Amino acid sequence: MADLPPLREVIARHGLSASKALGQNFLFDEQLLDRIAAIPGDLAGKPVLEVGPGPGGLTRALLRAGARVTAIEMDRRCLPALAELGETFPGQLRVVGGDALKLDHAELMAGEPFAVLSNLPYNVGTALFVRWLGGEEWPPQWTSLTLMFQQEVAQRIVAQPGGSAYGRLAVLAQWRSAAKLAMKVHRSAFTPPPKVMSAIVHVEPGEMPTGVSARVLERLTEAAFGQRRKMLRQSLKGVPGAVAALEAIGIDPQRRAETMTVEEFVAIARILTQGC
Ligand SMILES: C[S@@+](CC[C@H](N)C(=O)[O-])C[C@H]1O[C@@H](n2cnc3c(N)ncnc32)[C@H](O)[C@@H]1O
Repeated sequence: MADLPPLREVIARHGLSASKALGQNFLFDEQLLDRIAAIPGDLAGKPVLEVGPGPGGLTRALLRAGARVTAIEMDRRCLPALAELGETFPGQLRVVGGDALKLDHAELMAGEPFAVLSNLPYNVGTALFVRWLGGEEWPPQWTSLTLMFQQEVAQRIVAQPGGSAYGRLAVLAQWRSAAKLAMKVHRSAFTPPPKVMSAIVHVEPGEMPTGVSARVLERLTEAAFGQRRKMLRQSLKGVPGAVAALEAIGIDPQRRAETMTVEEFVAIARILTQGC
């Protein structure tokens, strides 16, 4: 096993004080980082995309697990520390300096299937999550997503119908994927500690339901949850054919969006897709 300097020492030596503007909260507990890297299963020899490695805490855990890591980091101050880490694991780490929101991940991974692991600021993490789970192409090139979120967002992703946490994110994450809450992470595990608790969500792609357009389902859930307190017959008024589709499959139009199962949304989207 490679002998690595403690992360705190790496940070001090490279002058990597956490930047608030870049949403930097670092993890130093190597045992915790090894447990996070183990969530997707055996990564030995497998390609992994890590977004936002910072000084490389999770990166070193992934490298220890034998993964072949491509890491995208937009804070150029972190690049020398990451390059140093790469020297300890020859041929296993490629560092890309840049904004993950602006890069084509499939192209970066040269067409190979890859696992994604990431601990990102809330806004960037959610934007990438929506991008990875959206789109008509399925199965995706990624084989799993293992992502840190603030706990409240993680709960929205795995939420079941019937509560206020259930909404567009849950439908997006569950209609053709399996999403689970893999680990809660206490705020004190981070330096500096964020105000809220965090949790890691693990998502694996599943079967694409036949005859359903992702874009149509997206439009439907946007309308339904955009006015979530209203009855569906009201909130879906702006989606042509949606209220008729509800009635065609025996769904009471007086119900509200948060009572609808993912399967019910998919069934309506299937009818609307046929009408496109
Ligand atoms: C919360 S820190 C986590 C650092 C490290 N992974 C850890 O767990 O200790 C998030 C990292 O993502 C980087 N980052 C933020 N936005 C990014 C973006 N759009 N593209 C790439 N990296 C980004 C930040 O510079 C920072 O290093």
